[in-house]
Amino acid sequence: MADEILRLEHIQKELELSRDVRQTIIPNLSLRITAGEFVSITGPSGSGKSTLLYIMGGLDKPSSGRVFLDGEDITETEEKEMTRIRNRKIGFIYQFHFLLPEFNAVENVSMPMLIGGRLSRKETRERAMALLDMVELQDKYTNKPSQLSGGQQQRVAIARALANEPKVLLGDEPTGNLDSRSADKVYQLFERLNRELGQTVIVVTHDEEFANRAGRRIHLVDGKIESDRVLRDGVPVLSQ
Ligand SMILES: Nc1ncnc2c1ncn2[C@@H]1O[C@H](COP(=O)(O)OP(=O)(O)OP(=O)(O)O)[C@@H](O)[C@H]1O
Repeated sequence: MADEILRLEHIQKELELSRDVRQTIIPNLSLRITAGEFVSITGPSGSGKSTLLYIMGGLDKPSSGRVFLDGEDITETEEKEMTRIRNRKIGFIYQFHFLLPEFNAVENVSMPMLIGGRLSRKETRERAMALLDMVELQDKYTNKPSQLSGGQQQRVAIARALANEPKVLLGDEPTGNLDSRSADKVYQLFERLNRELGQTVIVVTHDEEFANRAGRRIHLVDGKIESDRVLRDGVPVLSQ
């Protein structure tokens, strides 16, 4: 399918807790995400949301099953190559921003572009500034993370995640550490990126309101999809 961006086929994830104790976190999960979707993933604590997101982003491997990203089977891709694919195709945003404290906003946003090595230093800097403009931090170019509020730090992290024009933006509780006003600004930013730029967004969240603002909500219980619904204005319009 031309516009399919992510496909998980019969994913199983087991953890070996000790030599003879194994825990199945995800028993058998299949899922398809189309380019341009805005998906929220919800579920009780420990239901496997982060594990699923990490498998989608190639940060974790399933015990069995297959993962396709942008048409490419990444199930057995070795870590060095996976790092390269991630840098190019995945933007990851965590609950804690993981900005580099000694670098300012422009330098932090520049980092994935410098690693990618496809733009000149001047182009990199210009693109970093444009991305900071887009997240409304045009007056904070030279601020270091400690000179930014929590919400501003997270917006720098989003600008950084967008640096290499990723196919998918993945967020693991990206507003979990923010007050409600800053969280709302971050939600609005995700919505705008999705609506105006067609950015595919997949976000794990505990926030009911945010979860229902997505176009599709997947609810996990014990590593299984309990419901997978298309939403319009927070209301399910059809079951998948
Ligand atoms: N490295 C690990 N070692 C042991 N158990 C783990 C490890 N990583 C995850 N788990 C277990 O796997 C299960 C799923 O964890 P996961 O973090 O994916 O859930 P979650 O739904 O994201 O939870 P939360 O909402 O609390 O972040 C949990 O029972 C967790 O305790």
